Amino acid sequence: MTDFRNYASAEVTLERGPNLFVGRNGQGKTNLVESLGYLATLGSHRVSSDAALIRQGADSAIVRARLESAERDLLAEVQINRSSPNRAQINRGAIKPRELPRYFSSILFAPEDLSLVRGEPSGRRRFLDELLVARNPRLSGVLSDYDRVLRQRNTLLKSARASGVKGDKLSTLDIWDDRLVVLGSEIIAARQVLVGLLLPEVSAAYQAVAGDDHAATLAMVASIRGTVSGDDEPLETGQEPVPSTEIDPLFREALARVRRSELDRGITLVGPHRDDLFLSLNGLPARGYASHGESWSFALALKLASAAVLRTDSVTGDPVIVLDDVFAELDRSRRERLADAVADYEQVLITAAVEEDVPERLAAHTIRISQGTILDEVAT
Ligand SMILES: Nc1ncnc2c1ncn2[C@@H]1O[C@H](COP(=O)(O)OP(=O)(O)OP(=O)(O)O)[C@@H](O)[C@H]1O
Repeated sequence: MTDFRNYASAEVTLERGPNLFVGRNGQGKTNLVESLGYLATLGSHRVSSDAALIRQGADSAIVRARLESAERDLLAEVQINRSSPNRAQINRGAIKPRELPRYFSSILFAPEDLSLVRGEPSGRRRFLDELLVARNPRLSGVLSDYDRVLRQRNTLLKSARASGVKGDKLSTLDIWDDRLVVLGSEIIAARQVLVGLLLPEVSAAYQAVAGDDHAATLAMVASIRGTVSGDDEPLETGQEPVPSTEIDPLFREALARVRRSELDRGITLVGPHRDDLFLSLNGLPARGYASHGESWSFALALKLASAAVLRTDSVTGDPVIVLDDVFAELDRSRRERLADAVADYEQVLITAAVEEDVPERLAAHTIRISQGTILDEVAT
C-alpha cells in the first residue's frame, strides 16, 4: 500500500491459512483489509466515495497485491486518484478498473453486516449485487447502466410533472421504459438465480454458526409484482421467483399500472431498485422479529453462504475470507463455530483489537500494527 488511509507505505506478507492482525483501536487494521477489499469490489464497506481512502495530503493511493493460486501468479494493482479516473493493472499491463474483480475475490465480514438483517432494503440489494459482480463481472456494467437509465428517467418524470404532462415527454418516457425493462429484467433474473444458490447454503451456514436449526430462509420480493417495500416497514413475506420469461412482460405491465403515480411523484416506483431480499427465521420475518444474537447469526450465515457460492463457481478459486472486528461481537460458542466454518478456506484474514477474542487456532500467523506501520510478524 502507498498512501492508503493512514499508511504512507507498507508491505505485508500473508500466509496460506489464517493471518491475524492485532493492534489497539485506530491503528490501521481495518484500513489494511479494506485495501484488499477494494481490489475485489472496487469499493469500501465503510465509505461510498473513494476520497477517504487516499491518505490525507496525498493525491492518490496505490494498492498492489501479488495473487497466488494453484493455476496462476498475478500482480494486481489499483491506483485511486483524487482528481482523475482510477487506474488498474494486471501484471503491469493496463486494464479497466472494473475488470479487477475478475482476478480477485474476497468476502468481508464486518460489524456493519448486522444491518443486512436489521437495516434498510438498500443494504440487502447491495449485498446481492456485489456477489453478482463477483460471480460475473460483466454485470457491473448492467448495474451501472440501469442506475444511469433510472436517474435519467426520474429526471424526465420530474420535468413532466413540473411542466404538465405533454405528448412528446411521454413518448421519450416510453424509450426510457424500454431500456429500464431490458436492463432491469436482467438484474431481477440474475438476483433470483443467486438467491436460489444461496438458499441451501444459508440454512446450512446458519446452523453451523448458531448451533441451532432455526429454518433460515430467504426469497426475493419483486416490486414488479406490486409489492413495493417501504424503506422503513419490515416485509411480511417472501415470494416464489418470477419465471424468467415472465419478468419482462410483468415489468412492462407494472410500469403501465404505476405510471400515473410516477408522474405525480416524479420517481420510478417499480424495478430492481425497489426490490428486497426477504429473510425469515422459523417462519417469522428476521427484520423486526429476530433477537440480536439471531440477527448476528443470520448476517454471518449470509456471508458464509456467499463465500460458499463463490468458491463453487468463481474462476478466482476460494475467496479470501476477511473477518474484520467480528469476534468482539460474538459470544464464545459462536466464535468457535465461526472459526470452524472458515477453517478450510485457503486464506483467512482476521483483525482484532483484543487478541484473546480470537480463537487460538486462528492466531498461527500474527501481525502487529501500530499507527499505520506493520510492526512485526510473529509466528506462534
Ligand atoms: N485518508 C486517511 N488519511 C489519514 N489517516 C486516515 C485516513 N483514513 C483513516 N485514517 C486514520 O486511520 C485510523 C483508523 O484506522 P482503522 O479503521 O484501520 O482502525 P483499526 O485499527 O481497525 O481500529 P479499531 O480496532 O478501532 O477498529 C484513524 O486514526 C484514522 O484517522
